[in-house]
Amino acid sequence: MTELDSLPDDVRQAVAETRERVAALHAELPRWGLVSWTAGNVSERVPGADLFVIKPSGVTYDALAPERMVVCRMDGTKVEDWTSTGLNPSSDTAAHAYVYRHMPAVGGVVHTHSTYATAFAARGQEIPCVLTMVADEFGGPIPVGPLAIIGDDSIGRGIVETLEGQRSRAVLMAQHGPFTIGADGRDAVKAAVMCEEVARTVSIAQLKGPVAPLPQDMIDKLWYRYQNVYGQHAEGAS
Ligand SMILES: O=C(CO)[C@@H](O)[C@H](O)COP(=O)(O)O
Repeated sequence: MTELDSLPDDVRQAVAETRERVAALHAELPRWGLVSWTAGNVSERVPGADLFVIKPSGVTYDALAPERMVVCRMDGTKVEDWTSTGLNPSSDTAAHAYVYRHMPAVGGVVHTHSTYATAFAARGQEIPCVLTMVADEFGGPIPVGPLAIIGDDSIGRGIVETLEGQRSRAVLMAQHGPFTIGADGRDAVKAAVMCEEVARTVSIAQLKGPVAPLPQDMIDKLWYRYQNVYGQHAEGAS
């Protein structure tokens, strides 16, 4: 009997379903060109439990599977179970756990080293809101977070201090790379994809010099439309 086995049936079912989703979401990072080798990671809260599921550290993306996803408590410690025995959770687990403890509305966290967004992070330069797509997805510029070393709560604290109360779901941690948050893992992955997309476009645009930001009233209108009107809203229409 492992620790995970001792949990109620509904929690074990929720853990199994979250593992399936998180394993599938990891495939999106190489698919969209956001990571190289074993860089980056995705996590998602387990609905109805003070647990989250995260990638095992240093495992290549082609070797990731639901049963290899690591289950953690909100303090970042691993829940022992027979499927992920011997697999340590991501080296960013403390950061993900800190975000979950301090931002209750966040259901998913993603970290990548995607090239263009990481270049902005290297320079400590925010991605300015010069495109309608930046206004739609991030509601303003994508901010830079503090330089923080991996291994304790520093990165997580920097993410929360930068994003709390902000529209942006992405932060460029200085000289490290982007972290994104979302209502769930898929939402956080989308934010990572769109963060890299706008970073690339803005980088190219800025080759010819600075680009003027959109007027704030337009940013506000674009953000509202995209968050509340855009797309399909009928049940199951997505
Ligand atoms: O940024 C770093 C290392 O600096 C890490 O986030 C790696 O990018 C992925 O680490 P694991 O999730 O495989 O431990």
